[in-house]
Amino acid sequence: MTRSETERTGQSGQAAQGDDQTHEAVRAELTALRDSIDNIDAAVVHMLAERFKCTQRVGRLKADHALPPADPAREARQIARLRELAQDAKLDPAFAEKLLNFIIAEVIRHHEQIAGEAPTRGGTPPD
Ligand SMILES: O=C(O)C(=O)C[C@]1(C(=O)O)C=C[C@@H](O)C=C1
Repeated sequence: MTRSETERTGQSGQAAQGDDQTHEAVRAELTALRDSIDNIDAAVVHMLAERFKCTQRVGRLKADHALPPADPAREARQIARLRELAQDAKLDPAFAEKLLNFIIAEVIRHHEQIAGEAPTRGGTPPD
């Protein structure tokens, strides 16, 4: 540390070196945590993609058999189950409910879109 640096920071060379090491350790921990966050985000995207593959098939099935896009009773059961899982996992149940509702709203939008398309072979023909 130069004399002017010592004057500017008010620290001795030893203290400044200690700070450098702290900063390095903090940076390393931040990087490690961000690596894990990136892995988790990737897993979430893959899991959501799989879920939407299933719900697209459900949407096709419902449209082909003239079933309504939404099933509020099923949703109520899913929300109750997810809230319990969230509580056990120490995740805010209100957040879990909001997230599920957000996903389901998108699924219902897809179902409605599919219902507006032509039926697949073997489905219920239009009137
Ligand atoms: O289980 C169904 O019937 C679905 O259409 C799937 C799903 C979901 O995304 O979980 C979506 C809409 C319904 O209201 C309920 C559940």
